[in-house]
Amino acid sequence: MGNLNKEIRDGDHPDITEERLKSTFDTHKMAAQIYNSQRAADRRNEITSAVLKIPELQDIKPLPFLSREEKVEEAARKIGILSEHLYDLVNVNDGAELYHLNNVVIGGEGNPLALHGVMFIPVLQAQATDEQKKKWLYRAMKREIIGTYAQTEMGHGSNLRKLETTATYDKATEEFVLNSPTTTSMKWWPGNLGKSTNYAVVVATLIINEKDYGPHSFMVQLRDENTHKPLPNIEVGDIGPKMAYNATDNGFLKLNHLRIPRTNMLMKHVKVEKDGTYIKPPHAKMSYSAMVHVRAHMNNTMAYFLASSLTIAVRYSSIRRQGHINPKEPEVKVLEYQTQQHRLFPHIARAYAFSFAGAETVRLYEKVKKDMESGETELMADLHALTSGLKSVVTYLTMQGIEQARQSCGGHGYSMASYISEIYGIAIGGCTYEGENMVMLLQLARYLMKAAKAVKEGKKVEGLVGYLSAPDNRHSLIDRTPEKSYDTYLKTFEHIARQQIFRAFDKLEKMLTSGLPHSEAWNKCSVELTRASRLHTRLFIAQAFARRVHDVVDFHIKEALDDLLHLHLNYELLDVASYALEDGHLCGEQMNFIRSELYRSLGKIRPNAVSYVDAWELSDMELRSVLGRRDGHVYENLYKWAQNSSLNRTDVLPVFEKYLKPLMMSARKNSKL
Ligand SMILES: CCCCCCCC/C=C\CCCCCCCCCCCCC/C=C/C(=O)SCCNC(=O)CCNC(=O)[C@H](O)C(C)(C)COP(=O)(O)OP(=O)(O)OC[C@H]1O[C@@H](n2cnc3c(N)ncnc32)[C@H](O)[C@@H]1OP(=O)(O)O
Ligand SMILES: Cc1cc2nc3c(=O)[nH]c(=O)nc-3n(C[C@H](O)[C@H](O)[C@H](O)COP(=O)(O)OP(=O)(O)OC[C@H]3O[C@@H](n4cnc5c(N)ncnc54)[C@H](O)[C@@H]3O)c2cc1C
Repeated sequence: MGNLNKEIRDGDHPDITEERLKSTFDTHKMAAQIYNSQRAADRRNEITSAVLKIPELQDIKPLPFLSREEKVEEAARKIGILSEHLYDLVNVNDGAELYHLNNVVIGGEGNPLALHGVMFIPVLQAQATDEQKKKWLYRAMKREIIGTYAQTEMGHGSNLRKLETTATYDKATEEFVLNSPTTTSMKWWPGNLGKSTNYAVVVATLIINEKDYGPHSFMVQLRDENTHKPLPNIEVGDIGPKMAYNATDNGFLKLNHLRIPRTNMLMKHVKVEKDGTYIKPPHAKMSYSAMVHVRAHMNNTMAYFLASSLTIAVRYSSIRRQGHINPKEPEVKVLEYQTQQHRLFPHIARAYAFSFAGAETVRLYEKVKKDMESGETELMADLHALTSGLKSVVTYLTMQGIEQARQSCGGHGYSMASYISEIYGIAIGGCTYEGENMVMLLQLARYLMKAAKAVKEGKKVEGLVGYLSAPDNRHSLIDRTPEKSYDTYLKTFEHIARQQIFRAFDKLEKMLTSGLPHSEAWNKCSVELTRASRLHTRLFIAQAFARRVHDVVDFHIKEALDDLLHLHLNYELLDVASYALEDGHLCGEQMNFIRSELYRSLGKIRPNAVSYVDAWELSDMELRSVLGRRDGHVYENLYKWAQNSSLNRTDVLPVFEKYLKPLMMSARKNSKL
């Protein structure tokens, strides 16, 4: 039958092998749950193996030792080589395969084609007419041109209605004049805009006959296709180093009365006729499709970042021995400490939960995308509400989990050898990009308030907010139901979300009734509103996790996922329990029950801890972490890793003669005086 944990190899550190031998489930079958099919899990491993056979695709040295220029060059070099091998390595129509290839070969720090793949192509697919697709999309797909999505400006990112870049229609010449009138109107942040791309979809405020029609998308050629020099009336460059993600050239762009043909406006859903007549799209926010595309996929990206950090932390915790639990026995693996388990295991459960919630979100996204092609827009509001809440909650919880993973590695976690700080830096960008988290929570809150209003008016609401109309128990029955029946847990989460949604609603109504203008009342309720959005979203995540466990057929996988779900529900409930204690839905005794279930869960997860993270099947090449090595041989490799430091090229640095020696000499002289 072979080992259930597929990572076991001869010569591995015995402490990590000991962990893997305890696995109660087949890690490759678990990978099929994480990546949504056995075929997808197989393909990931096949792609990794194929990449390992191509020497030019390996990192020239560990990425933390490269300068920013070297990182940019290295990513571009690899993209060039990948281009030659692409069709042998992946199915280019499969986004998951491309994403995996990117993670293995290049990693999360970015590459010249990142925004090209993540936003430029999707925006053309969704918003370009057939004619425009012929002109740009097919060239983009063949990588004859490289593009990005340039929306955010120095002065405005969140409030799209106030973008200062204008696209003014000139009927006489049938052109749009694109202009950045102020410093703050410069595009600022778009990925790969600085140096890599030669085209961009620029989002600008459309003006026809002096009337403002709001943000619209325009295709702009930025650079000459041969020389790559910026075209006339265009200033473009890199915005400088960031917290992380420094292989990417996030850029600025200033357009000086640049003229583009009328047909460069993306016109699948919205039109400007030759005479300047404006034809509205079927839904006002159809032009926001590229943002929704990324938000819908962010759960999986965040799950991946979180799982990467946890793989590093859990593997390391299984070989790191320090301190004693029983003084008569040898030092223990730090994974034995309950505090270490409590620090890491709930985040493992979250990574799984985000991945399952992500799969459901992508399914809904695909449906809405298909509907939109035929002008059907009914589900757009649901998708926008769901993705707004999830991107905010998932990025925030991912940030917490990665930082816990870092701290759980002690001092070595702080070294770039762990690579966790880079993963953290990349992941936390997600709290900001694609809509600042608070802003997006408030978007979801609008949807929730509408639903609450409908319920108050006696109407029945359905779908994602259906629970607002469903019967509610005054008291939770959480400690009075059979084991592995999670309905009472989910009912308690529903109760908490419902209470908070109506609390925010009542507060808002009261203020409105007192005569406060809507926007002021909204602002004064916004903390309560964001709380409602978070609780609603956390309920959705818990439900998605429970739905997945319910659907699993394989007994051992179901058992293992059930253990994680149990931990998840108890941990998350404790985290938000104050809401249920306030109105007596939960009592002190039930809190003790939840706590003891949580501690019991930690013990149950412990033997499988390494297998839960191994099941993500993240290769050493993609983890880029000395601490997270599959074989567990950390210490000798930490020493080897440090040899890459350029400071170690000589025994004595020039700074010694220049500064340190004079400093010490003069100190010595003075002390003799
Ligand atoms: C050689 C080949 C090699 C191949 C291999 C390599 C290939 C590489 C490929 C892939 C690699 C992948 C690597 C991935 C690595 C991942 C790591 C890093 C990735 C980094 C990527 C970062 C990219 C970031 C991009 C951006 O940030 S783009 C800019 C995003 N900006 C925003 O999100 C702005 C936020 N603001 C808004 O969205 C809006 O302003 C708003 C807040 C929604 C308000 O909009 P406004 O128009 O003002 O709305 P209102 O008029 O107030 O109306 C509100 C109303 O509208 C409804 N609404 C709003 N939006 C929508 C919507 N989208 N859909 C439906 N409805 C919407 C809203 O509900 C309200 O409705 P009601 O009035 O009914 O309540
Ligand atoms: C790594 C990275 C990559 C990016 N890539 C791209 C890209 O490729 N293309 C692109 O166009 N852009 C990109 N961006 C820009 C990004 O989309 C914006 O920075 C983001 O949408 C936030 O907007 P802002 O910077 O204007 O924040 P601000 O809105 O200025 O946020 C500042 C504070 O104000 C608060 N705030 C703002 N409005 C409200 C409100 N209505 N109610 C309550 N609070 C509010 C926020 O919550 C926040 O606390 C990227 C950003 C990053 C960090």
